[in-house]
Amino acid sequence: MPAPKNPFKAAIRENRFQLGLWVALASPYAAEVVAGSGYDWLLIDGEHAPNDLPLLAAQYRAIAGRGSHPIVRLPVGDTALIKQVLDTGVQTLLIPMVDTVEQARQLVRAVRYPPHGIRGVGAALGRATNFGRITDYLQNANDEICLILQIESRAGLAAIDEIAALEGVDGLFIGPSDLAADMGHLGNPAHPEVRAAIVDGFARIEKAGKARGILTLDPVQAHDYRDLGADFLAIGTDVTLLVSATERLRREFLGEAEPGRTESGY
Ligand SMILES: O=C(O)C(=O)C[C@H](O)[C@@H](O)CO
Repeated sequence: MPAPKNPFKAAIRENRFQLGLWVALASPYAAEVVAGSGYDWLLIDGEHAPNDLPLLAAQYRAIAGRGSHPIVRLPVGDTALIKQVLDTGVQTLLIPMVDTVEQARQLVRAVRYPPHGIRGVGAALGRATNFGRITDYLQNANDEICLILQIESRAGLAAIDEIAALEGVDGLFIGPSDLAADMGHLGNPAHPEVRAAIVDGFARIEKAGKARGILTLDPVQAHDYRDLGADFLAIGTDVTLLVSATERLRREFLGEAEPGRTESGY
């Protein structure tokens, strides 16, 4: 049996919308709780949550096979880290802060075995091959890897056509928070200039025939992004849901008014 089919990669290739949620509690137990909530994909955040490789792998195992496709975001697009995480069985990666086509080209090489890339061969040891029991994993591993790159700066937007055109890049995710910061609107991803940049970015990604991804914590913005053509859209995070639900429960029991919380620009 070769490398398992990647359902998320198939779905975005077939233009089937995928609804997702951010998982940042850095807990395999919490990840397993969320895995039953019916999302098409769950993003295990190795960039902004206190996750190391073993913890990322444990959350991946907690989610895999329970209906949601686990996607891992690494803290950085590091070739060695990519090698390690793919050996754990992860098949879909989100890589942050991609600003140039050279960076993107190197990331494509990092997720592929030779001759098409430089991924080190440790298949005999890794969970990806069921510890060597899947003897023909190498034959189709490249085909089932889904590589999503984050465009979240003015430099990334300037290079988006070249990056999106690269064979081996399956989708581009626009990071509104970091893009807003780079555009001079720190904490305000809803700024009209940021939205205009997202609209333009989505159009260029679509023109290249690749999938468009984004995240928002704002329900109105979520529908706006979907209307703008988001192919894979995250509409919340486990952390912010836990904060809001626990605070709301206490207020409601005590009959306290909803505070006038200014929307976080995250
Ligand atoms: O820039 C962004 O927005 C993202 O990449 C998503 C954030 O990193 C995520 O942590 C939510 O704030």
